[in-house]
Amino acid sequence: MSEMTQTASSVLQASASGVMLEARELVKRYRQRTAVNGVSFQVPHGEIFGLLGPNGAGKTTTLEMIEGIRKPDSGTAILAGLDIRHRKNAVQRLIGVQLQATTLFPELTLLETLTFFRSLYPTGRDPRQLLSEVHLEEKAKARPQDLSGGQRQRLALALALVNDPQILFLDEPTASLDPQSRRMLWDIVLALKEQGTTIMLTTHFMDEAQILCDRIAIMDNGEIIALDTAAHLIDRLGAQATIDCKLNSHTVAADLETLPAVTKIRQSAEHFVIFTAEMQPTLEALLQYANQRGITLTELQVSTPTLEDVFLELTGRQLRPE
Ligand SMILES: Nc1ncnc2c1ncn2[C@@H]1O[C@H](COP(=O)(O)OP(=O)(O)OP(=O)(O)O)[C@@H](O)[C@H]1O
Repeated sequence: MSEMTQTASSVLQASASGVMLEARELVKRYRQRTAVNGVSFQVPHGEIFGLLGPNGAGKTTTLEMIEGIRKPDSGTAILAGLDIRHRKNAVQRLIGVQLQATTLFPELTLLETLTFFRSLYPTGRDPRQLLSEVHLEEKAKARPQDLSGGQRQRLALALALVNDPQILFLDEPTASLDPQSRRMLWDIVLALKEQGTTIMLTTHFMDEAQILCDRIAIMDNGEIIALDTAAHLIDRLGAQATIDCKLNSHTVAADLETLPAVTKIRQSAEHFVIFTAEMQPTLEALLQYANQRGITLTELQVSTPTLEDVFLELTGRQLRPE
């Protein structure tokens, strides 16, 4: 069997078995520091899988070991059934990598740039079609250095797609982008998922992880400390919502504890944070309680827990220090 045929059959088997990517006990040390400490997970075909964690957690190092850019001290990664240690070239034809800072040829237009990178692979996507998918068709004749930050990120994404990859890797895809550019990039990523691409990304934005990822591995100090869907990770907190309120008269925390579905009360002066397993009955009872006693709620804020709360609960620290 030729190498091409072997690779194709391995991809077919991986798709059929459902697992497109597997990290097995990956370890990477830099001098005394263990940057990645025994990371394992599996990503099924067609999933968007996210590594979420603070700066220095080991996300990029993990990603680069899986991509074959960095050699693990121990452990390995299997992509579409191929072990990166033995089949690095075959793996690299199957994957697309969006780099954080892509240095390009300043004299080539966008279309020429994509056409050049496309020519490095035996098969791949049509450069014009790619430009249109990343909403850069009007910039076909522009040069990379004339693009905005968001447009550059989208060009980097198009470049990662030239070889029509089975698995796409995005490292902090929306770092330093404005909200509109971030949303545009999210839509493109979700469209790629619709087309069946398996995607692995790193981020330290919890909203990004929550919106894009089917499952999220939370990383801290080189280890995965939780792995699940965003909804399940949040469910584990046991609280569905918090009601943050300020009351204009003396209220006893013990009274608020008797409201339905309340799990915990935190108090500072006249401010109360009520943790509840079911927001609506608690809120209704709180308003009734205030009404009956002639108490005015001078401030009221209801929020549902986020991945930030999950990280805080797991580590005692904020995901993104203020
Ligand atoms: N080439 C290197 N030499 C020495 N230490 C390194 C090297 N690359 C990364 N590290 C260290 O390994 C740890 C993990 O870094 P890594 O870049 O993987 O984290 P990260 O979660 O991707 O963070 P960020 O969000 O800042 O990119 C950090 O402490 C970092 O300083």
